[in-house]
Amino acid sequence: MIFILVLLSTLLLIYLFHLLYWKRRNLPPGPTPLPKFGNWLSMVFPMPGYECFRRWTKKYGDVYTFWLESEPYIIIGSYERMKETFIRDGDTYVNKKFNEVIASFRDGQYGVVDTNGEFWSTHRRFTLSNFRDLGFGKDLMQQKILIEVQEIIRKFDENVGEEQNVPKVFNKAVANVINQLIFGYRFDDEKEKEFQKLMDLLEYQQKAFTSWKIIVECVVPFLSRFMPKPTVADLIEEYKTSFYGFFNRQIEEHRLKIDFDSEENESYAESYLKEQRKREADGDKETFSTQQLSNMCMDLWLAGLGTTTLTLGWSMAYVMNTPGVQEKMHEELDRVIESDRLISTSDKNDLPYMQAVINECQRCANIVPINLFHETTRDTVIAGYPIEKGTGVIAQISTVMLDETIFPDPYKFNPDRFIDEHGKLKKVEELCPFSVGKRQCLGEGLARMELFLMLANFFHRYEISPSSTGPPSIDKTQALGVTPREFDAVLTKRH
Ligand code: HEM
Repeated sequence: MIFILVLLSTLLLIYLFHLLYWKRRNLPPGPTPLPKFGNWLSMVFPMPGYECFRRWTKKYGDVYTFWLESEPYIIIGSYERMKETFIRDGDTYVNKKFNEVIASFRDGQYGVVDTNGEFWSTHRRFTLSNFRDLGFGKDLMQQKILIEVQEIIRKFDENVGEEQNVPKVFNKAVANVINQLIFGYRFDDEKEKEFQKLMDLLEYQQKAFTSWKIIVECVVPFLSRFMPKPTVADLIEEYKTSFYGFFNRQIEEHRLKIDFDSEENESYAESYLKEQRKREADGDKETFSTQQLSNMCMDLWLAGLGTTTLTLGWSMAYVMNTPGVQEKMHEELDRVIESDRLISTSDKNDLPYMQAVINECQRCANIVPINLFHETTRDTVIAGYPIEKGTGVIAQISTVMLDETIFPDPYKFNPDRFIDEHGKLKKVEELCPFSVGKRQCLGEGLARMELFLMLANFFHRYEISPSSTGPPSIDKTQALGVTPREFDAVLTKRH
């Protein structure tokens, strides 16, 4: 009996020695990891995790180790350090960490968000150059977005003076922009059913995958055997079938309609399918496969819709919760625009306060509490610590955007922090919602254009006031975190 006790105590000591000292001995210091969980529980208490990273940056400096289960991640917690690593030494930080669950969902390594090397760079380059041809950052893209702006106005005008669901209208507008780009059409009245099906799928996925049961199952997988259905595996299978089903149908419809001899392309899918045919004729059947196209569509659709609508929703919420901001925006818009005409990107430089409001909305919305997981492509040194090839590393942009040395009183929504003493827009490089380095957001140009055109035209046309239940909550410390708030508001026409 004593022998067993001594043996168990020794094993426990060896385990703790390994967990608390041995595996951490060469890494930058950081918070003590819990067995199995690592440090991620700190992100949940309180949500959405901003505070634990800010606390650790103050305690350990701008480079420290954060453990996710039993995997170490080096956190880069200041903009200066991001410049030194992700920007100046971009190639070392370009790769994404392999994720088994995602790979099993995709049936391999596909898409642009989760791939690496030549395959990733070919598809990133192809997508960006194709988006440019389709008008990205140019007048053509602006025209497409302005069609959606007019549609937003038409929808809102129907219910002026009454309580109405504001985020829902913006959501459809953003979905139309991204679907135009990928498949070349918008969801008009005829396509309403198709749009609704997609939205139901996204909503279901968001609710299902953020439930406590599923989070616990992901962290401690064996518990799924004792839990009620559906399990994580069931959910993934169901989601996979419906989502890929949508994209595959679209792709096959496109394939039948395309004029493969024409040089003109109306959508990303069309130019991809042409490139696929060209490469196949040259004997390359792998790089531009149909499965890759399906995954590219999913990446662009999901990355392009959720982020932008979330930012728009938070923008409304912050403005409604901060007295005086709307009045200042209205004063500038009336002075500069002078009529009820549509605002375009050529007005941007004359609207510094509007731009400052958008900057502050992105900073406060801070929609990525923990950034995507990268890994080092070679052995390197960060802040004097030797870091092996393949180590996880995260450019922690949410901490940078809440850095009180750059943004005093960081939780206060204050657009004036982006205005200089001459009333001009101040450039602050620490405002980095689209991240930094070689993996910086691929849709940044599109998102910036959408945010400006949609918000400037919205606030020019309307005054927004809370519904009878009050403005949407901007408290992210509760269960909802940064996830979208559903809210009604009352719009009053200004022109
Ligand atoms: C307000 C809107 C948006 C925000 C705040 C945002 C933010 C981000 C962030 C933080 C990343 C991670 C970068 C990293 O790995 O360090 C990212 C990547 C990405 N974003 Fe966005 N994004 C937005 C809109 C869009 C749009 C409209 C699109 C699509 C057209 C898009 C497509 C992507 C893609 C494909 C990636 C992965 C790029 C790669 O790994 O090479 N995003 N975005």
